[in-house]
Amino acid sequence: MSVDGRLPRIAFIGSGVMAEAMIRGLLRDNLIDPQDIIASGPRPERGQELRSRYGVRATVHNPEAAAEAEIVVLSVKPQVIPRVLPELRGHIRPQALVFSIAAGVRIATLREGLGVSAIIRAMPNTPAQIGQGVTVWTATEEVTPRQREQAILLMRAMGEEVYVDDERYLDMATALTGTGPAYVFLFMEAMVDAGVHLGFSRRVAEQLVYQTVIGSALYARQSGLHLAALRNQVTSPGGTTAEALYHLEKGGFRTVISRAIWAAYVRSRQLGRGAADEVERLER
Ligand SMILES: NC(=O)C1=CN([C@@H]2O[C@H](COP(=O)(O)OP(=O)(O)OC[C@H]3O[C@@H](n4cnc5c(N)ncnc54)[C@H](OP(=O)(O)O)[C@@H]3O)[C@@H](O)[C@H]2O)C=CC1
Ligand SMILES: O=C(O)[C@@H]1CCC=N1
Repeated sequence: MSVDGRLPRIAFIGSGVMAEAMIRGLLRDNLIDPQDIIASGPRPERGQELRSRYGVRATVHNPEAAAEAEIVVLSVKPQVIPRVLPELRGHIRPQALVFSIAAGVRIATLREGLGVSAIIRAMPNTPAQIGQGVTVWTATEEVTPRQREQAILLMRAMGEEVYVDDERYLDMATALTGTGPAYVFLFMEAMVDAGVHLGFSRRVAEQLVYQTVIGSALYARQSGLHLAALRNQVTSPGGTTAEALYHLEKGGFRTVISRAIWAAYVRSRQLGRGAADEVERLER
């Protein structure tokens, strides 16, 4: 942190959805001067968009952006990582922190490809857009206490942060929380459609479903009760809930969710292996 408790210069390598969520959070929490944020990406028009929206600096030259920063955020797609690493190698400052949010991409791959060792691998999620996300993260031994504090500030600007001491949890988090909002949105969409099927207007169905989901999540967290106990509270003998739950279970609801999350976990590991193999191939 700088002397006034704000963050040092940050470069975003890849300036898409997640980079923008972080930028918005950092500026909302007044953690950094916009001119200390450098957004890098291949399309100048995207840079211009971020420049005019947030007052940040923008470039199409990844190495230039990285060379100026104390924190280098890797926010490109995992498939792009193998191309970006050789470009950045030698341009990251020796005392800088690398903060990667790329799904699946392992710390060993980043260490090998960049030749640096102060690395945080993190998995945020899109509710970060409104500061309501959750980020699971781990750090290499070389990350200093000061860099950890800086990273925590960066992550808290997106919502909650949960530290894990083993990188294996990052692929699990990718499946559960990184990807999680998509499951919830699909579930909500299905509920809204069902509401329309029943006869509600879409607008009213959306209002009812949003508040049901928000209220249920807040109640579950605040009550501290087991989810099964909460479900039982809703389920009157011979009533409507029992009828609906019977059909959900018969349709394999839990198994489908479990299989989907397991498949996302396997995919995260595949992406990691793919990136590692590609980095090795490019180095040969
Ligand atoms: N979306 C999500 O819910 C989450 C995503 N992640 C991870 O975050 C990372 C970014 O995802 P997200 O923001 O959704 O993706 P986006 O596609 O929105 O952002 C990626 C950005 O990288 C840019 N880019 C492409 N090639 C390069 C390059 N060679 N150098 C610099 N920038 C480049 C793209 O530019 P252009 O558009 O011009 O191609 C794009 O703006 C991914 O690794 C993903 O796994 C992590 C948690 C949640
Ligand atoms: O779909 C993906 O690969 C990214 C990672 C987590 C959420 N979105």
